[in-house]
Amino acid sequence: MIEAVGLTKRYGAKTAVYNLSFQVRPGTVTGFLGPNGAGKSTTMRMILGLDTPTEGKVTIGGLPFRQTPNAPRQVGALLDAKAVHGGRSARNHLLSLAQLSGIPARRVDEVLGVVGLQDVARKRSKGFSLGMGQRLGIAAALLGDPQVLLFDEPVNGLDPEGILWVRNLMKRLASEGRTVFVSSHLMSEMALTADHLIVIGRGQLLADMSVTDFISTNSADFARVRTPDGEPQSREKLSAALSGAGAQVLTEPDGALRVTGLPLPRISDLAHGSDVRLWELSPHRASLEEAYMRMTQGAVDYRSTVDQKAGLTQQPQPGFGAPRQQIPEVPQQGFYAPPPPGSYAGAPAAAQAAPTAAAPADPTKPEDPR
Ligand SMILES: Nc1ncnc2c1ncn2[C@@H]1O[C@H](COP(=O)(O)OP(=O)(O)OP(=O)(O)O)[C@@H](O)[C@H]1O
Repeated sequence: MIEAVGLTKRYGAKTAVYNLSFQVRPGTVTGFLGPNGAGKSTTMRMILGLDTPTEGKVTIGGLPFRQTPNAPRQVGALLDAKAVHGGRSARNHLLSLAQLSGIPARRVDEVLGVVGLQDVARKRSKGFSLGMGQRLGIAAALLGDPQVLLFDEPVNGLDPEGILWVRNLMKRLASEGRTVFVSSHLMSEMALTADHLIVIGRGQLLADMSVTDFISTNSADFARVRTPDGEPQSREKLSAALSGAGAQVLTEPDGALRVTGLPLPRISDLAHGSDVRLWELSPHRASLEEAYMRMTQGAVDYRSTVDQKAGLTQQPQPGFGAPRQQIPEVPQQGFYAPPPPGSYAGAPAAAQAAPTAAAPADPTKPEDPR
């Protein structure tokens, strides 16, 4: 089990993760969801001992990663599939990782088979597509046959067949009793892959619940109602009647009304009573992606100035939404200059060498120099 308690990480004045507490249990796939910049990679790096928490702690099986005996055989990770020596063949890359951790060479051929790279095993990885690189990173994570697996955005760059393969692999690994923690920014993908969800935004916990609970809490039913085009007065009249009867009414970009809170027959009766003809009256269910966007809407770092879902945005449900906790301001202590990319003196040797930690860290995100 992975357990984080009050986990906080600051980079100078930037708080990347704040007071995060959660558990990732064995035997299930736990999805780690959050928009870009939410703090997923930072959290994963702290779990793997590649970044040091500013406050709080995170353990795997009760111990911090750096104190885990024989870590490469206990914990496997895919952080950045591009962190591979491109001049080496896939097989040699895995062989060197295996040798560093005392893993027999035959295991290399086994994992190459598992990820479907056996035919290109002797080809240099710099010629690999993004998807092949992801498969190689997954192979590295599986090398030590670990009980705990972390995957940071594993479906990046994969085609639909590859996505299905990753989904089934995650499920299989969990069904074998392993702890599987997989990050993504795609709710739709996680809804199909994960049993449990941990959602963060701006480094803070937004939700920690089973996928089933997430679906039942967030998939509100609604009706789409369309009055004849070119009769805006009919639409206004109906909208007023529906609101008067207690419905929530929003106008969609195509002019249809999105009605929540009333059953379809009642909407039909109200239209009839208002003498309004209908061109459409259809039942719908809000997508999980929309529920997720609603939940994280206040916690998105980078957003287009044209909000295409603006017309559909509803108030977040109680208990969800943007982080309520106020992150304390951290005064800038002098000039903060990160070290040059690639300098990771602080990373533990075990983690750097670990076949399972396929990518020690993203060189574009230097470690806290303090
Ligand atoms: N080494 C670092 N120095 C300074 N800021 C950092 C560093 N690493 C991460 N950050 C910042 O911390 C925040 C969280 O980043 P992180 O990469 O953990 O998010 P993420 O959820 O993994 O995002 P993405 O999905 O885009 O990869 C971001 O604002 C990022 O710019």
